[in-house]
Amino acid sequence: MKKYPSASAYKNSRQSVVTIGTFDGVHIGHKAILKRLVETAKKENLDSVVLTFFPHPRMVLQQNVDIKLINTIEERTELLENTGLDHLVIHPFTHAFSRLTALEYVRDILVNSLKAKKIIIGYDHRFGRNRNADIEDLKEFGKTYNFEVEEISAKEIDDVAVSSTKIRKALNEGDIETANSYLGYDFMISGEVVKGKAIGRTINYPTANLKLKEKYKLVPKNGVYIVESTIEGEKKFGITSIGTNPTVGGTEKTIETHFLNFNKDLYGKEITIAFLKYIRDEETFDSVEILKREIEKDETFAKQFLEGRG
Ligand SMILES: Cc1cc2nc3c(=O)[nH]c(=O)nc-3n(C[C@H](O)[C@H](O)[C@H](O)COP(=O)(O)O)c2cc1C
Ligand SMILES: Nc1ncnc2c1ncn2[C@@H]1O[C@H](COP(=O)(O)OP(=O)(O)O)[C@@H](O)[C@H]1O
Repeated sequence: MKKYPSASAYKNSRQSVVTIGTFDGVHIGHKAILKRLVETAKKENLDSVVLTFFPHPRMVLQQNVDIKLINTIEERTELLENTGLDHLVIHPFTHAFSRLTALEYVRDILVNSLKAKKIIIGYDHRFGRNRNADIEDLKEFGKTYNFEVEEISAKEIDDVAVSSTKIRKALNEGDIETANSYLGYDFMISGEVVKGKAIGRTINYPTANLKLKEKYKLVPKNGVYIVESTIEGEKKFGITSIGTNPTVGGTEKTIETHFLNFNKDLYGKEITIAFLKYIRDEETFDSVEILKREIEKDETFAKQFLEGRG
């Protein structure tokens, strides 16, 4: 897959089949469309192109709303690459871009830059300044500019019944199982292991504290989770606490993981944790002793869950 930082950076003499979207999560619904894109390209001897945008339109147009995304742009790129497409165009979504008229967008971006011969798009897709053009307008433009529009019907979309919004909601409620079933993979978070207050080791539960690279990355609801990670090539399981650690008088939100059957220094390492299951809410315990006993219970619960999974 080739990657381009804007539509104007795309250089290719071959004609293409294009699909357009923000694709946050690259969930099972997105994957069905991307599969169709890749298959159509093969069948019709075209190059497959995904046009996606970054930052997310809502990060630019509604700056007062603190939108969180399921994937960082790095994760989105990797997930899209795994679908086997030929070209990924990550176009900067700016105010100027949002002001392009439907005609300018279709002519300059889709036709002249991306050489679209075919566009595969959802029935409810809207585009151009104030999103005032729809799929019927796109079909009309197709007559002028000689491209075909393949519509993904409401039924096809409803049958999958998945959306990035539903996944964000599930994660905000700690409903990992629902989120993962919609995503088709385990929701994950990556970051560097940084120093905390060094209290963990004093209760025999050292925790690797993750520092997120991107502040727009969605973090699931505060609470305790079972996670999986790969550390130095080895699969490890852990129990992760997300929250402010009120029991030890914390105020800052942290994401910390105690890995089971593990005892090595992780400071400065980049790790990824994939969420498997929610255990419980974060609580304020009366003492660190009680907290320790509760973490022991979390550990027992996690081990039983993982054994049950085989
Ligand atoms: C599995 C697990 C569950 C936890 N649950 C809670 C909790 O319910 N309430 C709380 O205040 N802290 C909780 N903690 C966080 C501890 O307070 C924290 O790990 C400890 O303060 C160590 O912090 P440090 O990494 O800065 O040394 C939990 C930690 C783990 C590993
Ligand atoms: N089983 C383990 N799980 C997580 N971290 C571990 C484990 N064993 C050792 N460590 C190391 O201990 C560090 C955490 O110790 P901790 O006392 O909680 O200090 P801190 O407050 O700096 O996180 C981790 O960053 C890692 O380097």
